[in-house]
Amino acid sequence: MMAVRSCLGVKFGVSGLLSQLTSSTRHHGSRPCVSPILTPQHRNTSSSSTSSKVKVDLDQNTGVAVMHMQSPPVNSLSLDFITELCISLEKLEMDKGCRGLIITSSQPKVFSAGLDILEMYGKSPERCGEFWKSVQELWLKLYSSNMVTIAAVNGSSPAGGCLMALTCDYRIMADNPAYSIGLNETQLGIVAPFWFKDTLMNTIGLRNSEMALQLGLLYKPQDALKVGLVDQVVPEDQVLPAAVKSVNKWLAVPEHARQITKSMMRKSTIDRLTSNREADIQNFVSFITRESIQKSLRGYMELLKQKKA
Ligand SMILES: CCCCC/C=C\C/C=C\C=C\CC(=O)SCCNC(=O)CCNC(=O)[C@H](O)C(C)(C)COP(=O)(O)OP(=O)(O)OC[C@H]1O[C@@H](n2cnc3c(N)ncnc32)[C@H](O)[C@@H]1OP(=O)(O)O
Repeated sequence: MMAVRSCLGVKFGVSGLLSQLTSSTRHHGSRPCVSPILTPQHRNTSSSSTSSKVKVDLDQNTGVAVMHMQSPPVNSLSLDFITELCISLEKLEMDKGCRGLIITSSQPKVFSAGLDILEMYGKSPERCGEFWKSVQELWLKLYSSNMVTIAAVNGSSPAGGCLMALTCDYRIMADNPAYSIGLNETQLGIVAPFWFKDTLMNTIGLRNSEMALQLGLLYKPQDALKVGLVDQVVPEDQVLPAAVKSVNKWLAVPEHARQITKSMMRKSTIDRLTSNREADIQNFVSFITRESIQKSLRGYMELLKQKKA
């Protein structure tokens, strides 16, 4: 996408604005607009692509893709899964026919369990570094996406799962009190890095973030709604239809204006990570490989197992 500064440097007079507006009815940013008049060959055009952990259904009529996360049992973000997500996102971002993306889960009761704890436990520093680089990559791809992104949160979404939802433009969560969402890292004895914190703060503000992060709060859907962590709570079977409705509302806005605005709102947060990626990886590796942190992770995994027994 064109850099924000150069975009903002363009001065729109009335005629400039008008031409921007008329061109927006033809083109949405660099993507062609989908004609509202459907010709026979345009009807019911959809494509589906599936890798082992990610299924994408793209409706070429509407330009909306639904990305189903299907990494059993709980969509925990392993290096392999993250790599597949990044590849799918890259393809959609390049696809001029795709303007909106809904992310949801195919796993029952869970949107995503966050980062795969097994990727952070008992692994070499090199492997931890590779893993963290992929986490950064996923965040960057999602947070800077030109597409309208909607998280259809149809299950629990702790830590990295919550972060994924937070990168989207809009979050809709299933109204089921058995589900929760939040950045609960401190509960595992680990620390959410600055860009997790920034993403949360950009969404729910400083005071709410202070409490949410220090206490490692996991919010029930109605509480998440109150604090602004999610934007809408709907009956479980309405999550996807509500996401489709929302994405269409967002897509009705002239695309280049929306994209520039999104970029302007997120640029400083994105720049902060892009200019510190290597240091952030080193920080993560030295933090996560500490004996005390490894011990906390081991204890947490045991707790998860005990919960089942
Ligand atoms: C100052 C310097 C700072 C530098 C920065 C440093 C560090 C930052 C580091 C890390 C940041 C990490 C962010 C994260 O995302 S950590 C992951 C946090 N995730 C969780 O806490 C979620 C844990 N899981 C759950 O709460 C439940 O599983 C869940 C509610 C998601 C689902 O419950 P359900 O009852 O349906 O399923 P379970 O029986 O609990 O789980 C099934 C199965 O899956 C395993 N599992 C669950 N979550 C994870 C996970 N995140 N990773 C790996 N494996 C997971 C669980 O153990 C069960 O396994 P099994 O018993 O069937 O073998």
